[in-house]
Amino acid sequence: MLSQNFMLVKDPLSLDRIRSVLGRLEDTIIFGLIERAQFSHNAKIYIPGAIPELKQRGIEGSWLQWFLEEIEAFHAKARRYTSPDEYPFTSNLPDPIVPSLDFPSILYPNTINANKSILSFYIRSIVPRITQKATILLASLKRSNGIMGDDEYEDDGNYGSAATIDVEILQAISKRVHYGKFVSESKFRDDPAAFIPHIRSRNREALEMLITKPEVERKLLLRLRKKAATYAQEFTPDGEAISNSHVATSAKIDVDGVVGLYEHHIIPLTREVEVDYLLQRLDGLSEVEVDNLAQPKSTQ
Ligand SMILES: O=C(O)C(=O)C[C@]1(C(=O)O)C=C[C@@H](O)C=C1
Repeated sequence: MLSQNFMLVKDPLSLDRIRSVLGRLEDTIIFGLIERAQFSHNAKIYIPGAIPELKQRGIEGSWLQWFLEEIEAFHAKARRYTSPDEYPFTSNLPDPIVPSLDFPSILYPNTINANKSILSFYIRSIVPRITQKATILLASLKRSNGIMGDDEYEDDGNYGSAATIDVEILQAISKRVHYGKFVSESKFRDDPAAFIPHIRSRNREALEMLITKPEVERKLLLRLRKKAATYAQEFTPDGEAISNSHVATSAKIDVDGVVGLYEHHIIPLTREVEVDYLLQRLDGLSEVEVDNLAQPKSTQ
């Protein structure tokens, strides 16, 4: 949890600080994906009712859903979701057993939670892609042992390990995407007058243009590719990295898959959160309060 940061840092809305948190979360996400890529797809764990033992106990959701509910219930008791950068995937969570920490209120009150979209693209696009290699490996092992049956190739039975890592990756992606709220608040406070007319006219495209920084995205994707290729390397017992020419075959993770996850899912969803947040940024303020906010900085 990053909660401490909010209590200790001098300027929690500095864009550099926020971007450095996003940079650290890249590492968490890449390492999580490397862990998950060891196991097969195990599609059953994402399908409600596919694990008979769960159904017998009256649990209707998928294995992953069950993991999320149990893990989040425990974390809620330890006040995880009282932190402004933590968003649960499940609802009806228990109250914390300890009082909430005294977080400074940085964000404007809002109801944005993008976890449904995160869960959906993670299950539909990310897991099948990053587990392809493990699936092929399992297929060849099964074939060499004379065990055939196409459907079994994608299932190694490691449901607990796979779901444990899935939860960790989902939480990291969720934190990353919801950090868009801090980015948005920072950009808004820097120049409210630029945003207010478009918030008032509910102009999503104009708001998206204002928050989008193509150069930041371009550099991020380059950095991510380098990080993923580096962390994906195998090392010899002597500590020598196996040469780059072999990375494609020996890599622990599909580097293009990691870049694609950011390019097609994480960054666009972060932008969406930023815009959604801005659209709620004036809710509850009077006309006079908004007009005051909209005054160009020099005249305030
Ligand atoms: O760093 C920013 O300014 C952000 O808004 C975050 C982010 C991202 O998701 O990494 C999203 C949109 C911008 O175009 C650039 C980067």
